[in-house]
Amino acid sequence: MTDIPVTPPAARKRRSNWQLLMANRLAAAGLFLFGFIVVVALLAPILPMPNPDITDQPNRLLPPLSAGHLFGTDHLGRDILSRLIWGTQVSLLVGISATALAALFGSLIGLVAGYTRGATDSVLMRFVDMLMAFPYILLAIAIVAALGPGLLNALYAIAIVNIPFFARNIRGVTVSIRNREFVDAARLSGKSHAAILFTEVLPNVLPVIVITMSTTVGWMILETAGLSFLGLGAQPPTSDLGSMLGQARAQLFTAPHASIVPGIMIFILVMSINLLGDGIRDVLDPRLRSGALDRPMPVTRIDRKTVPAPTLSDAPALVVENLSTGFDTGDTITPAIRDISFRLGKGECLGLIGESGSGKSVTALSLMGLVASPPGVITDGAVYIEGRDVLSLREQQLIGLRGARVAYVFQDPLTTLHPLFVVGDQIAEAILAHNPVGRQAAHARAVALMETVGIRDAASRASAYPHELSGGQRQRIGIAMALANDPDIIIADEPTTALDVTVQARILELLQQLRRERGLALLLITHDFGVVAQVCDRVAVMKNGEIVEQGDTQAILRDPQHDYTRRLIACVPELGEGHGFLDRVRPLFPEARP
Ligand SMILES: Nc1ncnc2c1ncn2[C@@H]1O[C@H](COP(=O)(O)OP(=O)(O)OP(=O)(O)O)[C@@H](O)[C@H]1O
Repeated sequence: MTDIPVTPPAARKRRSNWQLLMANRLAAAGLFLFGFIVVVALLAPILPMPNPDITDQPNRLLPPLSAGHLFGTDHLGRDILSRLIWGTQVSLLVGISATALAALFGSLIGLVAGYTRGATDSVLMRFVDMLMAFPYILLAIAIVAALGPGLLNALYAIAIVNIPFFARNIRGVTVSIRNREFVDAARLSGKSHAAILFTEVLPNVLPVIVITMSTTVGWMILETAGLSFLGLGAQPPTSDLGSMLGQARAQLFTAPHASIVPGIMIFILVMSINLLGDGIRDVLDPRLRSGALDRPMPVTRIDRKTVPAPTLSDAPALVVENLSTGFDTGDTITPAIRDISFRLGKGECLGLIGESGSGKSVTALSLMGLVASPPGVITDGAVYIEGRDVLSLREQQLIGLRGARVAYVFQDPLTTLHPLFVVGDQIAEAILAHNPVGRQAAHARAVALMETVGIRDAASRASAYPHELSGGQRQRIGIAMALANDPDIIIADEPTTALDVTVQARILELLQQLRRERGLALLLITHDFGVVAQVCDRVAVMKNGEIVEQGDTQAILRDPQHDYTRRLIACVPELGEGHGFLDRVRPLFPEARP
């Protein structure tokens, strides 16, 4: 077995937000550039530069690199470098202030509308919709025209046209948070609405506000420059980057440097802010950070040090040897399962049992390369189906085996069934994925399968949506889909956990019956030894990602070798044996108080 750098979760190095931001090269470059621009702009009063407003007609339109004028002079002979630095200061000040104003008022509107809903929500959001109905630059021009040209009015105009952007984003997040349990708990504890809004909801919304600010500030600097370019923003003698560009427009062909210099500055400034903003968004959004929003690869990344030789063709239905899967955390691969080996014969049922987090699902998903990558990686081992190592197959071959030779039944069919399609069509689709038999034939087979799994009045229930069926019926649909292409192996991952005991018993009986009738090999994942005792010929006990004991179910029930197995068995309560159960369990948990 290959060594994987094992990092226990508790000891795993958690990188700070700053380290994560610096690890993103583009964001780091953006931060460096933006920081440099801000520092230079702030130092403008003490830098040894000519006064940006002093005109010098004899030296007008000097080219760059002229004596005393690194970037040349403009049409009034003013030093472009000096005006650039002072203008950048003004642009930054106006852009950042406008962003802060838009964030403050937009977030307040979004928070109040999303939290109160009802009439207040409607009034506020219709006002926001009205603002959004105008082309934003026309609205900004109209606002400045009404208030009068000037930098402060341009700032207000830019802030107002950007309020809807914040209001809509924040309202959406607030609506999704207002009904969460911790908000209900705060309500029950007697907190006022204002207190709930600012102490419970706002902290959860804050990252979204910061992300929205960081991604819009560059845009607002551009908008301010746009208004100044049109002569509606900075008024002489004050100038910002937009007004510099506007004043140099007349000499675009005779002295292009006068426009190019502020143009490049606007580009660098906005680019650096956008790069930094994207970096901040990535750091603050944990889903982006973990890669959870990335589209997973069709097959789990396989990075095995050794590729196993094929075994004999008369091998059992499924043989798993030394299978190890981990999750790529950036610095290292954290193992989730290690050295998993078991065999499953035709018509046999193997129970895979263990507590939550012991690695049962990762094992089941690894068999067909279904662990999401990133971050999942199969680091070692082999999965043989009738002697062939499926992890050595080409991607398309492995995908072809899914559903056809090996089918899955998952724990909660409500999350795996598509809510907008009727169940008959979903089973038919599973059939058509591997058998081009035509829609009608597929539908007829779907109804037959529904009958096989014991759904009464299957023909009419085929046109029901998943939410119109009971939990037990939905699980039967899940089993019917698994049977759609006559697989040899069914992997059932806690198929009865979401069901009550009577329905659980019926589903288990159905799986047993299908196993007997069709000679299916069944890998049953559960955390309940009672289920294993009822259904499985053999059992493998998992703990902390490893199989600690496996063998014949009866033998293990009679004489469990591992202490953990004994605890799992002791956890199965027997009807009417409450006292006996407690007496059996108590010695196994000496740390627990009686
Ligand atoms: N996408 C993931 N990223 C990182 N770690 C993961 C991911 N999915 C699972 N794990 C880790 O792998 C380990 C095994 O998880 P697994 O889902 O296989 O447990 P399980 O035994 O099936 O639990 P349960 O009975 O609750 O479903 C856990 O420590 C879990 O945190």
